[in-house]
Amino acid sequence: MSQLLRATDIHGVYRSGSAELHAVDHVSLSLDEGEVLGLAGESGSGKSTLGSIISLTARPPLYVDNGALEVDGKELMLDGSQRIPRTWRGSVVSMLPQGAMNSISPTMRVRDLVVDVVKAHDRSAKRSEAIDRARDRFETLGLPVRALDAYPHQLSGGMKQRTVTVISTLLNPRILIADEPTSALDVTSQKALIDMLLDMLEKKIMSGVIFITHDLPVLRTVSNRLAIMYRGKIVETGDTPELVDDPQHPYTRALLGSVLVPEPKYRKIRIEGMKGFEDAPTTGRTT
Ligand SMILES: Nc1ncnc2c1ncn2[C@@H]1O[C@H](COP(=O)(O)OP(=O)(O)OP(=O)(O)O)[C@@H](O)[C@H]1O
Repeated sequence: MSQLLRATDIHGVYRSGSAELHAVDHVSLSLDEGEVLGLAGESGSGKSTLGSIISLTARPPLYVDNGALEVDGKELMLDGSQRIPRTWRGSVVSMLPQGAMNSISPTMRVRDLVVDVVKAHDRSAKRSEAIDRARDRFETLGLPVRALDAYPHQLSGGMKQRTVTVISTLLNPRILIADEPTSALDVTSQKALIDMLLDMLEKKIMSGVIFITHDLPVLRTVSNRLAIMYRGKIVETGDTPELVDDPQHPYTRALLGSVLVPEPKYRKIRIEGMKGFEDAPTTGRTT
């Protein structure tokens, strides 16, 4: 696999008056073409801050003191010495922020949000073109096109999250950074979102994903590689199965050890398949 992203020596500090918090402390990471990199660590370890720096959405009080990104061989310094080209945000790197599905305006239909997102990157884009692009994308991914006419409250939580994910990738970014995209979802919706992300990667809607979560079982399913963050630093990276089976850093061991597993007597219990409607015995009850 060829390298898609190289982030080097990123240092991000929250500053307020004389107080400073070094939330991302000289971190480097890479992402290969077609890869899902899981970024894990406990709450407050700096995952979202790193995600916002790499997606070029860092705002005061967060300041990037140092760091560089290289995407497709093009380098961008993040320390303020270089202006961020308009084309990078959203079309090279796109961020799906934590809680995005709850921050959509309740009075906007999904299609109006689509138009806003496309126009924010291309003011000359026509409304009809933006909606057509979204309609094509929904069809390609097997999502119901009627969701475009809905208001956010008319969509289920899972559908809302899939919708914001599709909207945040309408510009075909090279890299998607998804911050806790599955945290507020039930397991069925989590699976649907993960399947959709993998389908999007296969269809090359984006070329790589950084998947941020503290949910290790989810990362085990979705990521090829893991990077473990602790107090602003990446303490260990590795291929997901190897890292999960044989963690080297004490913090990784502690993090993996903190995942709740069922007690031995429940571990082997499997729910038996339910009979289909046709073969189910009739109860004689009518509903
Ligand atoms: N706007 C802010 N101002 C000051 N400090 C902040 C701000 N946002 C985050 N921090 C601090 O930066 C550190 C890293 O936070 P960050 O949100 O990046 O961690 P995280 O690993 O993503 O955690 P979570 O999973 O809870 O979102 C924490 O100590 C947090 O309190």
